[in-house]
Amino acid sequence: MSNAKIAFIGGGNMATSLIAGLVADGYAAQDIRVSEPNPERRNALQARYGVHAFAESAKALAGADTIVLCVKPQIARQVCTAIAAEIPGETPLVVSIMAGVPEQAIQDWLGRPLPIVRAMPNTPSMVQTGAIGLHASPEVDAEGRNRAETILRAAGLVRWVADEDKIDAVTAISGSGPAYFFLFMEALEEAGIALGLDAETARLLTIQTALGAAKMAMESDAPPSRLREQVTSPGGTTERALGVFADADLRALVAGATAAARDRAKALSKTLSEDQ
Ligand SMILES: NC(=O)C1=CN([C@@H]2O[C@H](COP(=O)(O)OP(=O)(O)OC[C@H]3O[C@@H](n4cnc5c(N)ncnc54)[C@H](OP(=O)(O)O)[C@@H]3O)[C@@H](O)[C@H]2O)C=CC1
Ligand SMILES: O=C(O)[C@@H]1CCC=N1
Repeated sequence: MSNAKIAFIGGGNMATSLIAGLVADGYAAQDIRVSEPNPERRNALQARYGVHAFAESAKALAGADTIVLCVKPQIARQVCTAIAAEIPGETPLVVSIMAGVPEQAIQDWLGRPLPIVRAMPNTPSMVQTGAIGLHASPEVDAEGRNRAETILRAAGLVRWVADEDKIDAVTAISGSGPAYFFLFMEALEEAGIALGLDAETARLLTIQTALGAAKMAMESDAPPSRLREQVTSPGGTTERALGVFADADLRALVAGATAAARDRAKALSKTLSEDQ
């Protein structure tokens, strides 16, 4: 595996997920450094994964050829301007997982047009089953794309988008997407209890059904519509339930909800790049 020296700026939930995946994939822990102000998180990262964690960003950045920005978007400008002078080499690759922070803003704050890969992961990255959208700024070469892919693939499935604004669509579908499925699971579980199942049975049947449906959709050549039809006997129970969803125009609801998420992502990007 590549021996790129990676510096993570921010060692919170998402960074920990990426580091866990990289180390599990055999990436050398000594090639991973983390800058993280919280001493408990630093100790946990060192003890659990064998990576080096520092309070000072300069120590994490020393010798790094790949920098992964994993702090909250609200402090993106402050952190980028603070580390700008500490970034080593001429053109290290910068990977940003910060939601809604445009590539141009990161380049401006870092003070030079560094190659930037913008990533939109989701929380299942914490169990290495993430869905991650990536976009590369024009400065990123093929080797940089490979390097970014190696890091993000450790957290799950990776898809590139050609235009940066499509990251807002990725945010609406897979970034926020786990919350949609969790909401549906909550509703199904509650419905199971209302129909007389005990809470634990309703919970386990719901989760296993979600997992089974996702596994079938992933492993089958048939589209979800065909898999849905296989469950739906003419005149049977599923048909009745799907009829209720159709009457409520579930598809229009999903289209409206995801458009609202996409619009919010766009607005947040504007705010984050202009107002800080
Ligand atoms: N959660 C999600 O679904 C998704 C999140 N993201 C993005 O991932 C990024 C990280 O999110 P997440 O891991 O959940 O957040 P966390 O709050 O868990 O992690 C951020 C970490 O950065 C630390 N930190 C604060 N200031 C600095 C600094 N100056 N230098 C280095 N580290 C610092 C924080 O420490 P302290 O807490 O002490 O301040 C914290 O440990 C965000 O930008 C978010 O937009 C992207 C896609 C999906
Ligand atoms: O809700 C949010 O704004 C972030 C972006 C994607 C997931 N969580």
